[in-house]
Amino acid sequence: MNDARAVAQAIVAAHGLRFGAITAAPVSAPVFSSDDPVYRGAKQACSALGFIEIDAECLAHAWRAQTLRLSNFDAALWPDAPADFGMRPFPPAARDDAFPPCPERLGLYAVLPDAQWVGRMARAGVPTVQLRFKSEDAAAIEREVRAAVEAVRGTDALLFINDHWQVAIAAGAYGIHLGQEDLDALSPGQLAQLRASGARLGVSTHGYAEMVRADKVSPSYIAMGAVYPTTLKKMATAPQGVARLAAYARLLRGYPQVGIGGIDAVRLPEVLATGVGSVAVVRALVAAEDPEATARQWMAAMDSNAVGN
Ligand SMILES: Cc1ncc(COP(=O)(O)OP(=O)(O)O)c(N)n1
Ligand SMILES: Cc1nc(C(=O)O)sc1CCOP(=O)(O)O
Ligand SMILES: [Mg+2]
Repeated sequence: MNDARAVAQAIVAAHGLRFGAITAAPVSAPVFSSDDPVYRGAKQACSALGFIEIDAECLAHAWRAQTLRLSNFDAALWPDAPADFGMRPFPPAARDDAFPPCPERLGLYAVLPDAQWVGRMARAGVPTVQLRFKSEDAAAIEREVRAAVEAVRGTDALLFINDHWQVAIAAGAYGIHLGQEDLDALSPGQLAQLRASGARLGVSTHGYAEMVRADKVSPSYIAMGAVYPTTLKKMATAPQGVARLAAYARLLRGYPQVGIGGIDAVRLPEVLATGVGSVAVVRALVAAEDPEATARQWMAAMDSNAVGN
């Protein structure tokens, strides 16, 4: 295929309905890093389909790699082979530098503001809990992390600590959750320290470029958000929606996957239909009238809605 315009039109025709946001002209004209017609056409198409610049660039290279690998441009085949995105061979857990594994399906994942909430949801039977304690006070952080580790003792809950990885390691938490900025802030020595600790690592992503970045550290799971709008925090990227989430889940099969952001009971089935093995929520539990009963309902719904059941 030598005509970038024809490539762009074919991709938009094949995937426009699914990804929705078709803009006749993207907000800003794409910048091209190669003259290859499949790359250029794909970048144009992905920009028109609403992907942000870094994700359109990433996808355009993947379209080109797929076309070279198959010796054929097929507009129907949305790229989903890790190698086409420059990722190392899957499954990631088999790599020498992989973080320790965690369950493929982390199930209902409660992201909670303090140790008391962590204990409450762990005792309600929630399989995966996270302490997301936002504070600059080192003593308060240490107290809360240690209290959260104590709070899950005697339950089956797997406890991840958000952000405060050094305290989490010292306190013996099951795992740590880091965002992209948190990862960027780690020196190579600190990343090695994190790896050597034996703690599991979960990483946040918000699109293709961040997934490729997350894969470089071979984490234990990858979280993908925000699926829907959330009022919990200000997001730098627009909500992804379930069509993209499903495409991300196909690319990242081989990783335990978590969907997060604006998920409520009505949206839960369509999120699970994407194939993600876990759904992380804050407000759906913390703002519920009866959080324990809500957790039970969600766990039952997840058991009956899981893909593969
Ligand atoms: C399961 C899960 N997914 C995503 C996040 C967000 O982490 P991050 O991007 O580091 O943002 P903050 O939570 O630190 O504001 C998360 N905590 N958990
Ligand atoms: C903490 C967090 N991280 C997100 C991401 O996309 O990385 S979305 C999010 C908030 C999730 O809260 P709620 O379930 O109340 O919308
Ligand atoms: Mg963080």
